[in-house]
Amino acid sequence: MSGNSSDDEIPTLVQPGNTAVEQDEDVPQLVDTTADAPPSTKVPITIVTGYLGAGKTTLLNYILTEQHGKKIAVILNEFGNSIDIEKQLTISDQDTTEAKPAPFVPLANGCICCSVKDVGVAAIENLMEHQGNFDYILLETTGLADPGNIAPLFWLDDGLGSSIFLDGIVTLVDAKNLLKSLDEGYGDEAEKLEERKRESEKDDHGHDHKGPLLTTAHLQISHADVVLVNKTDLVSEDELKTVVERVRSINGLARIKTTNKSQVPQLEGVVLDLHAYDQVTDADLKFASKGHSHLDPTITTSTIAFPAISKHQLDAFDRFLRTILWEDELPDSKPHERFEIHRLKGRVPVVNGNIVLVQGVRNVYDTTEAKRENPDSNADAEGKLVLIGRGVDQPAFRESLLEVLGSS
Ligand SMILES: Nc1nc2c(ncn2[C@@H]2O[C@H](COP(=O)(O)OP(=O)(O)OP(=O)(O)O)[C@@H](O)[C@H]2O)c(=O)[nH]1
Ligand SMILES: [Zn+2]
Repeated sequence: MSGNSSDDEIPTLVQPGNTAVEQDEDVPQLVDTTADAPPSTKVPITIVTGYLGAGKTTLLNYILTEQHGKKIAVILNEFGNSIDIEKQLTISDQDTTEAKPAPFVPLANGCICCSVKDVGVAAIENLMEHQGNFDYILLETTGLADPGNIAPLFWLDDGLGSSIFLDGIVTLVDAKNLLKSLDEGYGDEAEKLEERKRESEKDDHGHDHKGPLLTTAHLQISHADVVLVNKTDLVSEDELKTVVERVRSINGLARIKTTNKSQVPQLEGVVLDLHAYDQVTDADLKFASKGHSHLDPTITTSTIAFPAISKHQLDAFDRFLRTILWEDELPDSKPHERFEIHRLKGRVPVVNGNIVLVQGVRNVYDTTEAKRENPDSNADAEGKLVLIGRGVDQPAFRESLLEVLGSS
């Protein structure tokens, strides 16, 4: 599915908990009628997120009017956050008939547009089934949506015979308001977050976990594969630079573009066809590892570099991933500050073997193996894990990983 990758990807582990099944790339593939449809028939979905008025709809309109030769289905999610879902529930108490999506609106260039209340894969597949073939799906979430909750829906079902695969998350931010949103939250979010924090502290074990504010703006940036810093016309060059640096300090993996009226001259590879969940390129990680800043007090990107691992360390490496992602702990209870991982990418060469590619969103992760171009050059082969989240910049991560690998 990755057209521009030189790596020959051999899937080994589809989901956490599954046993790894390695495919032999030399054996011609048997056609298994129960297996997934070939990747080429899967429709990519791009999630477009960003706060109210950041320019999401402007971007979708721009994409729809550009000459991309694609038949695009645009889906607007009306109720993507818990506050709205609560409202929705109280309404449906009186009206028990199932909420139906608004009909598709056909657009001049063969594209279609519709709005949904439920962003589940089944709901969207159902919609698509009734609307014929589309090459691409763009899903605009509500301004308060947390992409970390939406992404795994599409990403995981990809491996389960779904006709949709998650291509990437594009987050729009308003250059004029972003810094305020990060420091104070959207609207009255700061107040709500503080209140929630006070409540959760009550039932804690006497620890004080009062940290800097984690806003929706942080969540939308930390999960992004691309950040469009929009409304550049409303800020000075210096202000824009500050905003871009702040975004970069939060998410060292994302590609950042500045836009006016959400105009992205080159859509391919910037907004569309990112393959952000089925590739981990060396370039991605190299970029994230180029030093990092602490411009944002809440979320940072951190890179753990370590030597290539041996085949018998693979299980230990997986245990490390499981522990940090599923338990929010470091293996062997190494002392550490509390952390929370939003996004993870890794490339880990195996001595005399393949290269393990790791992708993670919150507590969901996936490892695949790709062939190494030069498996004999073990001397300078380095493993890299890039983490985005809260408290990920602790030396304890690397120490713990080396300890786990060493004891295997
Ligand atoms: N000055 C300026 N205005 C912009 C720019 N991009 C979009 N706008 C305007 O900002 C307003 C909001 O844009 P939308 O595209 O509707 O934003 P949205 O993110 O879809 O908003 P919601 O759907 O309400 O969450 C519109 O009036 C746009 O015309 C820009 O680059 N500069
Ligand atoms: Zn909109």
